[in-house]
Amino acid sequence: MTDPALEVIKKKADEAFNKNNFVVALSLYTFLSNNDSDNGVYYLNMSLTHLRLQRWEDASSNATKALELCEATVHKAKAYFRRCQARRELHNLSGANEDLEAFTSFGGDPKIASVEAQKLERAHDTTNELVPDNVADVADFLSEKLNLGGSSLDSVYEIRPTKDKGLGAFAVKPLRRGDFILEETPVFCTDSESDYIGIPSGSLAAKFEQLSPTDLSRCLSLSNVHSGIDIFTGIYNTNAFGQGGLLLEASRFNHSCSPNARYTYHEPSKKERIIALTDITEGEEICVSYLQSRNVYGSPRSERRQTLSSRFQFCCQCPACDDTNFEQSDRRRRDIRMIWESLPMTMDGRKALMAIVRAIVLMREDGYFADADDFAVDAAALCALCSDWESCIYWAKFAYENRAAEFGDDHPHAIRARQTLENPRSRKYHTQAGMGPRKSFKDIRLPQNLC
Ligand SMILES: C[S@@+](CC[C@H](N)C(=O)[O-])C[C@H]1O[C@@H](n2cnc3c(N)ncnc32)[C@H](O)[C@@H]1O
Repeated sequence: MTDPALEVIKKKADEAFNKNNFVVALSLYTFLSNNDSDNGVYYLNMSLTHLRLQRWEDASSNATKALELCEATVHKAKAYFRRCQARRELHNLSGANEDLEAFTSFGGDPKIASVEAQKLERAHDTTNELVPDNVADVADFLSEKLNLGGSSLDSVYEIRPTKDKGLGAFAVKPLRRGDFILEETPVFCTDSESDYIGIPSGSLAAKFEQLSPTDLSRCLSLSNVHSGIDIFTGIYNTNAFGQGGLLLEASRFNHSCSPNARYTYHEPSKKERIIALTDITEGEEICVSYLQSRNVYGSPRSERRQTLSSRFQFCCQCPACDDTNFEQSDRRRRDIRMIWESLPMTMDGRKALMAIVRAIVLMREDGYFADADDFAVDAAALCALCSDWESCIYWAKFAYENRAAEFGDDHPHAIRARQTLENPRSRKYHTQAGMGPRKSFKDIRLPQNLC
């Protein structure tokens, strides 16, 4: 069965062509021919588009391919005519004349044939000067013209091929924890987080249909690891970012279970952000985690691999998944999960705080530099419960500083943490503030190097 996405793409390709946006039209026709290679009409369309772009060699070879695939007389006539024009420009005049004859014999309009015959006559009379052809490979040509996977001049990263993960993002200068790597407006958002995967293909097709031909062609250049489902769903499921929807640049960042960056959606600006979690050296690959926090710091390799392979079809080889490290990493992550799950407010405060310290130390030992703020928020609440305001402020400060670094100072998570820090006694922020027995936890602190 033909993928219904192809129909939408064909409409957008024709729209781009009719608006003289030939580079985008070519990109879309090329995508169509790669995904429906027996359909000669796409080659006819590509041949005409190459003519408009003065790419004579490609115009000629696409017309030849159309002649192989098309059966209808009218398509054959068009293919001969396009190849005739290309051959004329390439100074293959005998070939051009043969094509013109074939055009007529397949029912081509005699008036058009006569105008072309005059052009061929003139071409005989002119010098042998060759009209230069742009011989760049179509993929290179399109990628240069469409700036696919590129980044702006002042960007702190570049997109380029990795050894074994397709394209990836690499730092072009040293970065510090908290540095912004990118902010990007999605090409479209889906309505809620639950649409992340399994969105009905009809409503997804409607989102793609609303895109401009240029945005559509950029979306189609994204990775698609899902065969057997329609193209739009495949692209969406390979690349979509939760609330952030579909993004063109952020989608090029690969995954690590010990990421050196994180992505987060900033609702007020409606932009997806990628922010450095660690210092990053120039040339280092920048990776984010595709898994939700709890599933990355709280799951062993086998669970993470299962999720990653079903959704993204790869087997992670990051430092936490590496064969030599993973058992130790799994022990740490299981412990962290146990601590997280054993953290209700009713638990003995002292024990809970010591467990939180241990969880944060384990996370850092395991090369996981996100989400310590969630533990610190619980720690602050525990201290507030027991009216230890000094300790409460200590943990609230840690939570705020980490949220500001990981999400940006203006992110609602960071703003909330700052308000808590400024008003630790308010029940608006710590609902059980002062309601427990008075205790002191001043002796329970993180090691100096983690603060
Ligand atoms: C959102 S895309 C990332 C960019 C992609 N590499 C590209 O060329 O456009 C997700 C796909 O990248 C590849 N990928 C991401 N992280 C990877 C990793 N750690 N190891 C192997 N492949 C990975 C997988 O094919 C995955 O389905």
